[in-house]
This record gives sequence, structure tokens and C-alpha cells, in this order.
Amino acid sequence: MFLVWFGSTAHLIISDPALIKEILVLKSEFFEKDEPPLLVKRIEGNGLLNLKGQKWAQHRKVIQPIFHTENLKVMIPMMAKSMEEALMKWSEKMSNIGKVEIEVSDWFQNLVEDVITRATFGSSYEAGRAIFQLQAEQIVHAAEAYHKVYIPGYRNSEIVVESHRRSKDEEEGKCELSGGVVREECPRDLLELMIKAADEPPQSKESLAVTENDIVEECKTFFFAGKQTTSNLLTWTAVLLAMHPQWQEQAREELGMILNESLRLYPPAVAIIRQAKTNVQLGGLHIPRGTELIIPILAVHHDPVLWHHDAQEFNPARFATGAAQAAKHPMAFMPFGLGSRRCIGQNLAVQQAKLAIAMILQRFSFELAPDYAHAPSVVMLLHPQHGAPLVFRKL
Ligand code: HEM
Repeated sequence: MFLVWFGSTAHLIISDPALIKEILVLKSEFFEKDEPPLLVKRIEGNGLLNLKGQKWAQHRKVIQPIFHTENLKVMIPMMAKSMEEALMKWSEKMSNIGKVEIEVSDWFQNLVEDVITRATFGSSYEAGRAIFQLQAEQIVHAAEAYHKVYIPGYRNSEIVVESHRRSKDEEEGKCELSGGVVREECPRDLLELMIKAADEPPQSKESLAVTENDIVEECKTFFFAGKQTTSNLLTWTAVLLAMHPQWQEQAREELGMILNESLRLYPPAVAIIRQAKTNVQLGGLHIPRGTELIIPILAVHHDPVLWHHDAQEFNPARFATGAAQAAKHPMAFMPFGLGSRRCIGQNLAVQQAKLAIAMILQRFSFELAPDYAHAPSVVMLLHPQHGAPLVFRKL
């Protein structure tokens, strides 16, 4: 446990998994996220990521089932189509010399953006794309200028929800769920699933309704929370496989442990922050109300006490018997957080990463480009400072 000062605020850094479990799981009701500034909410969406208290609990209850693997499976053909189209372009480029150099970090960002847009908006893809493009521009503007940004046209997102609702209503009858199984011909997307879930009558008088505006905010949150994180996972996994080509062969058989090892070494979200809502005991220490706590995911994932002498090495085999057994403490691996606020998009991110890497491995072998410079750097998330140029060859 360390105490660090950021400006005038003291932060406790907690890297012991037993204490992390107390904060995020066992005593989570005593800790909460900080209130984000209005500008942050506007950019990230005032959805799950930024909500607190009863409103967060209500949204989480409505949205969690949507990310169930059965719902996400239906999106695989659409994801594969995005990927297929993008990879065709590589094949065309390499027809003369048999190889092609791609800067994968930009490339994966575009791919993930396309897939998240399709997964969220489905048949309203074009309208959704326009909204997400505005959001992407807003993120860039906000990083450049530290003042309030308002982009005209942004409110159009509510119109998209309304027209999506209408077009889905028109299809009703064709799209019944049978025994909980979604029929293939039904265009299913996160927006449609959210509209359906929000339309369910509230279970109790205390339940707050999830409004159209709330749904818009959640869509913005998915885009913000899902785009860079998932594309960073894909980038680091591709870089690691380029550095260790012997694992490319094995990855064609079993990708799960390779993705886990990539998430351990290069967790896209490097830390989790909480604030004590009240005075609380933690591992024999008295933590006063208002104390800021940092859980340094990146440092925990590299701790040799937890991960043995080869903690810095790429060794997917450590996950051979599952994530809970990979380290000395079952809570030492937490790329998606832990407890009730753990990442809601985990299944979507892993499904997308498995599909994308598997489709690349089916067609190509790859290595680092001669000008690749290894420089992991944190700008909110963990990303390659000088990009990730890789050379791909047809199998
Ligand atoms: C590799 C990809 C991803 C990583 C590493 C990641 C990581 C995380 C982490 C560490 C948290 C917990 C934050 C905390 O406890 O303070 C989180 C929360 C969240 N993530 Fe992800 N995420 C990923 C992909 C996604 C995707 C694809 C989506 C949505 C489509 C998403 C949506 C969210 C949301 C909405 C939350 C807030 C959940 C809540 O507070 O109830 N994430 N993510």
C-alpha cells in the first residue's frame, strides 16, 4: 500500500489482491466512483460508466442480460462480414510481392469502430455511424482543447432511437424469441435489445424507468468504453504474436489463454479508481471518508510475487488451467475489473477479439516490421506510442 499525492489530493495505491477484493467485491457498498465533470459525461455518455447509486443499479439490471453470450453470438456473422471485407483489402494489396505492411493499431481502431457501430445500431447502421463519428470527433477535440464542446447534430441520436423503435415495431411478429433462443433472421442489435428491456414494466414502484435519453447515453458509453479498449487488446495481441511466432501456430488451436496473457501484460485499462463513501476499515487500516484509492491493474499484473519469476515474460501457458489458477491469488487477474461494476462489455470484447485474431491467423503469418519500436505508453489507456507496424504474409 502506498500513499501518493496528485496535486493537493492524496491517493492510496492498493496492490494487494486481498484488499482489492475487499474494495471491489466484499465491501463495494462503501466505495464509489468519483463524480465525473459535465464535459466528461458529455463525451463518454452519462451511462453505466459514469452513473452512481440507484440509477446505476437500475441501468445495470436492465443492460447486463443484453450482453449475455447467447445474444452476442447472433452478432458473429455481422462481425465476420466487417472483418472479411477489411481483410480482402490486405490480400489485394499483397498480390504482387506476397507481403504487406499494416499499421495495426489504427487499422484495429477502424475495425472495432465499425463492429461496435453495427453491434449497437444494426439496421440503423448509417445513422448510428454518423452519431459515433461526431462522438469520435468530440473525443479528439476535447483532448485538444480543455473547454466545453458542443457539437450541433448530436441530439439527432434520440431521433435514431425513435426511428429504430418504430422499424422494430413494424417487424414485430416476425421476430419472436423461441424458448429464449433468438432466430437467425431477426436483426438483433444492442439498441433493439435495450429498447425491449427498457419497455418491460418496472418490477417495483421504486424502480426508475430507463428513458429514451438514457438509452442514447448508454449507446455513447458503449462506443467510448468499447472502442479503444478492444482495439488496444487486438493490437497488443497481434504484437505479442508477431514477437513470438511459435505461438501463432498454437493460437490457431487455442486463443483464450493467449488473449488472457495479452490482457495481463498489456491491460488496456491500467487502473481503477474509487473513493471511500464513508469511514471504513480495510486490512486493519482506518480509511477516512473521501480517501481516493487507486487499484493499479498494470502493476498487479506484473508483480513477480503473484506471477512468479517470469512475470515479465509472455507465457500464455500460465493460463492453461484457467484464470483463477494462473497466479498465486485468484483475484490477481482483473483486466475487466471485479465485482458488481466489472466491465459489462467483456463478452463482446473477447468475442470480437477471438474472431478478429482467428480470421487473421487463418489467412496470414506475421512479424514485426523493421521500424517497429516497442513503447507501451499510457494516455488514459495503454497503447503503443509509435504505433504497431507489422508485416503480413499469405499462408
Ligand atoms: C478489452 C476490452 C475492454 C477492457 C479491457 C475493459 C475494461 C473495463 C474495466 C477495467 C472496467 C471497470 C471500471 C471500474 O471498475 O471502475 C470496465 C467497465 C465498463 N466497461 Fe469495459 N472494457 C473493455 C471493453 C468494453 C466494451 C466492448 C464495452 C461496451 C460495449 C464496455 C463497456 C463498459 C461499461 C459500460 C463499463 C461500466 C460498467 C459499470 O460501471 O457498471 N467495455 N471496463
